[in-house]
Amino acid sequence: MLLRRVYKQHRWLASHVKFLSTQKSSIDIKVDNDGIAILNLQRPPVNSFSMDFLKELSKSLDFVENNKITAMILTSAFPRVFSAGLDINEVYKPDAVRFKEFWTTLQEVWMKLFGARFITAAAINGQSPAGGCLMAMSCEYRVMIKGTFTIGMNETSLGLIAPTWFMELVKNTINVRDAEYAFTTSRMFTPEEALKVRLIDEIAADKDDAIAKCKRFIKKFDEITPSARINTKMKLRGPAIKKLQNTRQEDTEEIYQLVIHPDTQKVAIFQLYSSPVSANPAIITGYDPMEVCIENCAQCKKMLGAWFEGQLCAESCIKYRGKMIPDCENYASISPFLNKL
Ligand SMILES: CCCCCCCC/C=C\CC(=O)SCCNC(=O)CCNC(=O)[C@H](O)C(C)(C)COP(=O)(O)OP(=O)(O)OC[C@H]1O[C@@H](n2cnc3c(N)ncnc32)[C@H](O)[C@@H]1OP(=O)(O)O
Repeated sequence: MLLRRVYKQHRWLASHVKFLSTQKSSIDIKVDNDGIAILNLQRPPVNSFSMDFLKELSKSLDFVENNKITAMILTSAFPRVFSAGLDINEVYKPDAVRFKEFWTTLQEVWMKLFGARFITAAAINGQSPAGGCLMAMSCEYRVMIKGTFTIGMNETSLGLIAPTWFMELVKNTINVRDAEYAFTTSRMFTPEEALKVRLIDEIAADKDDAIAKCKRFIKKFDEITPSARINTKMKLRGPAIKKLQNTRQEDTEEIYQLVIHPDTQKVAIFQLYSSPVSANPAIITGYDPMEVCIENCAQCKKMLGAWFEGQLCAESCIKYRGKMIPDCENYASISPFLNKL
């Protein structure tokens, strides 16, 4: 009787979700007959967290919670990237009010995901740097597919410091020494290395296998009293959530100050310039030699691909304050950044 009711509810959810997913959403939700919601993140090109995407993620988590779904698996609709973390557009030259709203939304989503009463798992089917790693780490179980993908905390390479609550989470998941080394050196782990330090729990052959392995983990809870599971999870995770709740404003202010620091902005502009130049009118107005220098590095990187050391070029712009601007068609000016492959 109970089982029939649960099955009927999930069939209703499945049709309801199909309706939701026709609304051109960045997250596709499907609930299977076992009552497991699969959230396929599909914000092109790399599932980076913009304010809108975070708000949608927040609504999706509410949907799972409010419909008494027992478990959720987070994965990506893209074949090579799970999530690229924060959307660099939210970080580059941020408006103070918007950035603070953005960060507050991010804190909220994290608390919802980390403190979810339903079971959470991540099927990591591609690259997972920084915020992508944090999203996976906030779940209870992580399966990553094998391949040339990496996962890790690369914030320092961007001139950023990961939020304290992210550091605590990693420190509580892998050992303190590995966490310190990984955070300070921006180390990115292959699936095998990540498994060795327990950053992930299993390696899968492909996305279907990763989802199947997540489901196998979720199935373990058929043998466990739901209230015992939930209360235990809350006892373990509650203190970290409370800590952030009590320090939200300081956390936001600290990150904002960090983000607007000139060094961080220089890295952000370089990251942005992997995208078409015309997409960033703020940069092409006004003449700042350092920005033009980095802009040209990005342009050369686009033209010359793997032959060109874009990061090295950007570092040189910063070091010489834009005094030597590379010209992609002038061999002499770009030769220091060409490699022999
Ligand atoms: C519950 C959620 C909680 C989240 C909490 C977050 C807490 C804060 C923690 C961390 C801070 C951060 O996340 S900082 C952001 C760090 N991210 C990165 O450094 C990733 C940078 N990107 C890459 O390394 C690569 O793009 C990739 C490995 C993700 C994919 O490589 P690939 O070669 O497949 O693709 P491209 O590099 O060519 O990129 C394709 C396309 O995507 C654009 N892109 C990439 N990353 C971002 C980004 N972070 N924001 C916006 N846009 C991004 C890139 O510019 C390309 O665009 P175009 O095709 O238009 O050129």
